[in-house]
Amino acid sequence: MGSSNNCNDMQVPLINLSLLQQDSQTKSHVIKQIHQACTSAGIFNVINHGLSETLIEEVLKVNANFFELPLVTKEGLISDDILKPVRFSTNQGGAQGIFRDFLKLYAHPLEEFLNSWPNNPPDYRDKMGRCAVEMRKLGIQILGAIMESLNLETTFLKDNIEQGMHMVAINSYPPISESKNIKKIIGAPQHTDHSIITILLQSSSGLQVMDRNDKNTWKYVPKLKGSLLVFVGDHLEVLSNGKYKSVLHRVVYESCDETRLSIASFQSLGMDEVLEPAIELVDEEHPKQYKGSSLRDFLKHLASGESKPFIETLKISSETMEE
Ligand SMILES: O=C(O)CCC(=O)C(=O)O
Ligand SMILES: [Fe+2]
Repeated sequence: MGSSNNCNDMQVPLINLSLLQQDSQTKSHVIKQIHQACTSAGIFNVINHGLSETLIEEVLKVNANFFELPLVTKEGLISDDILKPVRFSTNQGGAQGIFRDFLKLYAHPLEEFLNSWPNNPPDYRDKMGRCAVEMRKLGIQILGAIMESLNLETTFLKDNIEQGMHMVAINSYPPISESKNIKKIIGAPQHTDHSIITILLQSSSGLQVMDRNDKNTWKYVPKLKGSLLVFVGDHLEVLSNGKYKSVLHRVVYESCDETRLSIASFQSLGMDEVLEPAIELVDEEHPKQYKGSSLRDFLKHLASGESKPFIETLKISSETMEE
């Protein structure tokens, strides 16, 4: 997956997280890089992120094993209720031409949810549980750096984030052979994530983001071995009062010979906690641009089938501001 004649690769900034532990000058340089990455691309790669190669390999393997299980063993997890803490879905073409299986898991507090996660393969909970814990820890660390990059305290909303929601989505995109003659295969339709940030592990390239610095063209995000991707989500756009914009992305491919897996970790506040633009970032020159909203508001929006992107429903129009 990932090669296409009419879609170039995105230049994705690379952040070395271990430098955040060094002297203050080195640290502030990294914070500037994060600021730059969030304002321009809205996405960056991180290395030295704390997830070991072994854990990454194990978690990809156990998820590959899960998705390879016959449908009857996974069917019980299928649900249209997006508030379900464990939800499996399978799309093999159909009316919308989407090819993707996914498993969505609530992951914090882990003890509360782990028992409802799949236990086939038998080591699923152990491997995926360890991965979720590491991804959450990483998300909290990166959010501290992002707050600093917005000139907020590193601890801004830290307690709320630590007590907030953490969801993990594992996506599996089936191989589609060229002989099937399907021109454009949609794995994930274009969207922005509702989260504050999303951390993504991809087993191979296939993700595309809209490059707003190059005439809004779609670009592939190459897989950089050992690295993880960080996306600006809708709730960071709101929190930053529009300084950072959530990044539009999708998975679209022409053909491929092996299953592609991705694991996305979504960091949010509590289900009913309303997130507003930080008052520190609102002044006469930068009036409040977004209404407050909670994760539940987003989920309700999603369930309603409304085609308008969630973030658009939050924008305070300039006419309203002049009133
Ligand atoms: O599979 C991918 O690379 C992206 C998945 C994604 O965007 C999501 O789960 O929100
Ligand atoms: Fe996404």
